[in-house]
Amino acid sequence: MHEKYGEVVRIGPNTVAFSNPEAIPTVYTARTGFPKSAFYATLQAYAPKGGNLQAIFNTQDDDMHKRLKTPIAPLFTPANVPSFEGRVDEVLECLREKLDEKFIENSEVFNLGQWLQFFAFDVMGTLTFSKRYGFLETGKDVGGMLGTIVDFMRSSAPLTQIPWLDWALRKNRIGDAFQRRFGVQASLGILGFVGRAIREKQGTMSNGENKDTGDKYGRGKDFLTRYIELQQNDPEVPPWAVTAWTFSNVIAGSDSVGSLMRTTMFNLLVYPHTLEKLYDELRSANLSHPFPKYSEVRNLPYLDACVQEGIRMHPPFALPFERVVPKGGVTILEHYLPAGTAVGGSPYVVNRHKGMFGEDAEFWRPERWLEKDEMHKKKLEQAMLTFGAGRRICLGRHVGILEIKKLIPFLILNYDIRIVDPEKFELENSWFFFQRGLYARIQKRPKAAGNQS
Ligand code: HEM
Repeated sequence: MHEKYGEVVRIGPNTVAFSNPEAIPTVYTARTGFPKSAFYATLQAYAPKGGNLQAIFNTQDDDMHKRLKTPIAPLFTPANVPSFEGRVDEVLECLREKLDEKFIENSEVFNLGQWLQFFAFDVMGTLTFSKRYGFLETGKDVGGMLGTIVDFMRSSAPLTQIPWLDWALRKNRIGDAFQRRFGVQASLGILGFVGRAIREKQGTMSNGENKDTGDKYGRGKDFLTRYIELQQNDPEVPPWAVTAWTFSNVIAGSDSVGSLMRTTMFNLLVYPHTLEKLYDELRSANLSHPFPKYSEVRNLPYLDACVQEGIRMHPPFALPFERVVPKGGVTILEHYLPAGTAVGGSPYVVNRHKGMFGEDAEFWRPERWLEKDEMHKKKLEQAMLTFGAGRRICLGRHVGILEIKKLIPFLILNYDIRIVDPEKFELENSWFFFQRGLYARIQKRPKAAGNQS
């Protein structure tokens, strides 16, 4: 639509999308006053007693956002994120065991994409609850949780465009009773899971059995322990905040990370010269074996370029991130929009803006991140919308990047991976940008030289 009608396109009765990253600072401001639209209310879970469950990600209310975000923001800073590294290693160990056990000997073709998703979910389970969900152990969607999240996103996607219909169907007692009766409200399954995990943890914490002191294994405390402690130590924080925070981890922080891992692996595999270049960089960096440390890989230039390019190419959330134009209206890209208009950019579109990213913006080319100076790289980073922008930018992005920068070097250094049929890789954008069918074969590489950890 943007190719046909220009950089600002009216895509609904009251909704406008933009394609040029120049509009980002105007729409996604650092201050309050440009709130999220009703799009986000459709992503809130509903309970007949409490009404809509506001989470940091989907609340439209600036004050509520501040109340929810301020207490936990320090957990997500770049300085604090490495405290979660030990837990990621724990899950990498499990992935290694399963890959070696199942797929090496007979060169079996397997769904690497699905295993990356299992990995991302088991990492978030471990970071949040100190427990893997068991996806890697079983090689299956245990308890149907992955399917439930897919259903949640897929059923929400059309409703994000018609918020009143969401209200009529799901956000009232009658609609809710119907959904419960027929088991079609996917968010309930996730809420149920989160509720059980919280009760379990509160139980072990109150009778002194919670072993998650965070130091015995050299690992930081899990998120849930930290959330409960924060809530207990601050009377201003409502008790339901723990559920809201935990729900955000599960919904916002698992599939999204898995999706970026898949994008990066897929493109490395279909552009083998970039894979070779990355392999060379990793080999000459003398990394710890078998799990490189975050401090060793965090600033490797080509790895970083590949991760940024993955973030650019396939944003896991891919509809315009809608905001409501405040009183007085606003002008973006020379178009005046009156107050009350919903306006947003889709990261898929904005991240491919040729003026910003180059004529070959449709293609995978990590080199674009390295060809000019640091300032230019920063400018490109700020021109992407994958994590959103401004005051509502993704809180967990440093956690996600840590996971990705741990996983990719581990896979590439330890395995020779071949994609089987790139044509089988399929995409479906239902608000969440799903991928299916990354089939591969792997072999173990001869043991890489490096530091044994
Ligand atoms: C690495 C992959 C990830 C991607 C691509 C991603 C993407 C996003 C996007 C697009 C937004 C909101 C933008 C908007 O609506 O304007 C967001 C917000 C958020 N994300 Fe992430 N996310 C990722 C990982 C995570 C992780 C690992 C966590 C938690 C552990 C997390 C927690 C959150 C939270 C709490 C918010 C709400 C922030 C706010 O409104 O202030 N995300 N994320």
